[in-house]
Amino acid sequence: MTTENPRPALQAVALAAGYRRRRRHPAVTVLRDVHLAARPGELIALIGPNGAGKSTLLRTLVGAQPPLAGHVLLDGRDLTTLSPRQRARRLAVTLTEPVDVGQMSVEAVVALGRMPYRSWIGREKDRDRAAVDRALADAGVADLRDRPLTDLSDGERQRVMVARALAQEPAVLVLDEPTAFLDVARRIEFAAMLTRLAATAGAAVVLSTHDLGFALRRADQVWLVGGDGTVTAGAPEDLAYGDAVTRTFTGENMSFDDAAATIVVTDDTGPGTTVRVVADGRLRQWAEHAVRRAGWEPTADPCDHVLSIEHGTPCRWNVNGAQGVGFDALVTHLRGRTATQPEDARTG
Ligand SMILES: Nc1ncnc2c1ncn2[C@@H]1O[C@H](COP(=O)(O)OP(=O)(O)OP(=O)(O)O)[C@@H](O)[C@H]1O
Repeated sequence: MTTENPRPALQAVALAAGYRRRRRHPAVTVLRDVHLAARPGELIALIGPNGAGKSTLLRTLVGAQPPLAGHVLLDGRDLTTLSPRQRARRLAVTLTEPVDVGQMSVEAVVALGRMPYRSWIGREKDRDRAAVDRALADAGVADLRDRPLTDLSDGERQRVMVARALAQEPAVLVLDEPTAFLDVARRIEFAAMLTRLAATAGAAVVLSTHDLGFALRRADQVWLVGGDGTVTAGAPEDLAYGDAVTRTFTGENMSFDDAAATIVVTDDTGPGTTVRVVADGRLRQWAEHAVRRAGWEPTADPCDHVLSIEHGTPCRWNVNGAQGVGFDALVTHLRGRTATQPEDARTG
């Protein structure tokens, strides 16, 4: 993120977003009085529960649907006053709607991103070719360049659509759930690529995601759509440390785990039995995971129940004298024990 406070590349001013109905039916307002600013170099994650209005907001910010009230400003100019070509030179978008490109190759689809820069005869220049090559490489789809888009997996197609947006070399890049179909490794690569893009090209990148951990760890700003028509903007730490994230995402049997920066399911049977876990490093971490899954509470302090566990695949464990092999057996064993019967556990 840039240290000075440059003019926002994209801005929402007193924006209301929603859907106009036919005559005599009132409009459906999904979001109201929204004030947001995306500055050059910022990576912004838009998060919120299903149906809260993330797509509605993104569609309104990119001009795919008109605001019900207020304004969207691109480089300080009202979006509605810009021609499609002017917009496309500054703003690139991938929405979730499928794009029908027939049998076009990946390279040809990505090259569509250069259209806003082409002359009326549409001749490709060296700069266009270089931008397409860079976009293919950055989105990790260079090896797919000759394949027809229709033959690709969902995750591959998603990356190609991102490559098309990158080829536009936009000042503002807006992506609706760009990681929805990506596996873990691709998500990490993708996050690194977007961070690089924001930092080196100075683009403002706005993306919606259901990956709370990604949003809180990677974004410079989080825009939190609350499900009550509001959007709260702030640093990830402000929203997580305050109660905004907890209020929006947690409910019965769910809580926000500060250390893991994610929502966790909590046991609804009350505080579990405590067991002292004797193990090191990763083994300890996964032993604690199994203990929690069984509805118990791991501790490092002395207590009635002691789980000692030895390295190995599968691992060997001992709970108060009861022995077994593997985490599956451990969880089954712990689920059959109770806090009030340590003797019983000993004979287990
Ligand atoms: N074309 C439409 N006409 C009327 N209401 C709509 C329309 N499209 C969406 N909505 C409503 O607007 C609200 C917000 O939907 P939106 O798709 O923006 O949510 P979202 O946060 O993107 O959800 P998800 O996480 O499930 O993708 C929902 O109540 C939805 O039913």
